[in-house]
Amino acid sequence: MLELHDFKKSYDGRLVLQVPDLALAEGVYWIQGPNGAGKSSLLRAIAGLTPYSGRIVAGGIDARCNKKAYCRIVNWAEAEPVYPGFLTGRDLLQFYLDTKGGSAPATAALLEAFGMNSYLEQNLGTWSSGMTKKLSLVLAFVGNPKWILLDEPLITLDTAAQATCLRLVGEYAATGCSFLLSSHQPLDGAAFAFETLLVCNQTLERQL
Ligand SMILES: Nc1ncnc2c1ncn2[C@@H]1O[C@H](COP(=O)(O)OP(=O)(O)OP(=O)(O)O)[C@@H](O)[C@H]1O
Repeated sequence: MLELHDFKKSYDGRLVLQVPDLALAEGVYWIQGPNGAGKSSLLRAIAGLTPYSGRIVAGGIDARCNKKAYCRIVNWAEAEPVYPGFLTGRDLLQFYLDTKGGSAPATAALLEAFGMNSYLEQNLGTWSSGMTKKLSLVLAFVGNPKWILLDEPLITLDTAAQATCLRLVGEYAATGCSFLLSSHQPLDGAAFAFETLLVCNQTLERQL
């Protein structure tokens, strides 16, 4: 379960999004809304990366009270990832494995799925935007997450990688992992059931 209680996200006193009360059961959720509606801000808040008011609880763990445990079960990939160019992909992956845990075979399968082994040892400063995006997705799947937040997961990916991403979401969802996806692109080819959440008038609504 992912719960938001009296959630508000503001910048410089300007309210962007509020969610009075929301409880999301295990599943896949597609957050939709126009540019600037607050989707990324919401995901960043749930990921614990930006301040907010109210309470967020995932898997019974309060995001503020037990941040370390919370961050072990909530993973996140941003829309346009930027990483230190002097690190290799392997360096960053190892850091995530050290902090998030996770099995070597599962990680190897993710790298294989996105076809990343040939350039993992290169400095990230030399990677294309699509290569970097694939790494951000691999990092979001690393460990033992209960919730994976993917902000615009399909942008900059080639069609094969888009299909891989959607396949992985379906496979992980089938094992009990839940997802919040924000995407302006249709989830064409998705072989998993999902519920739509709509950001409208500065609130998040279930679309019935
Ligand atoms: N760091 C920030 N400082 C001030 N305002 C911000 C900041 N980040 C986002 N905003 C504002 O918050 C609002 C929501 O932005 P956000 O990026 O969350 O929208 P979004 O729904 O993800 O948009 P898009 O679909 O274009 O990616 C926008 O008005 C934006 O200008």
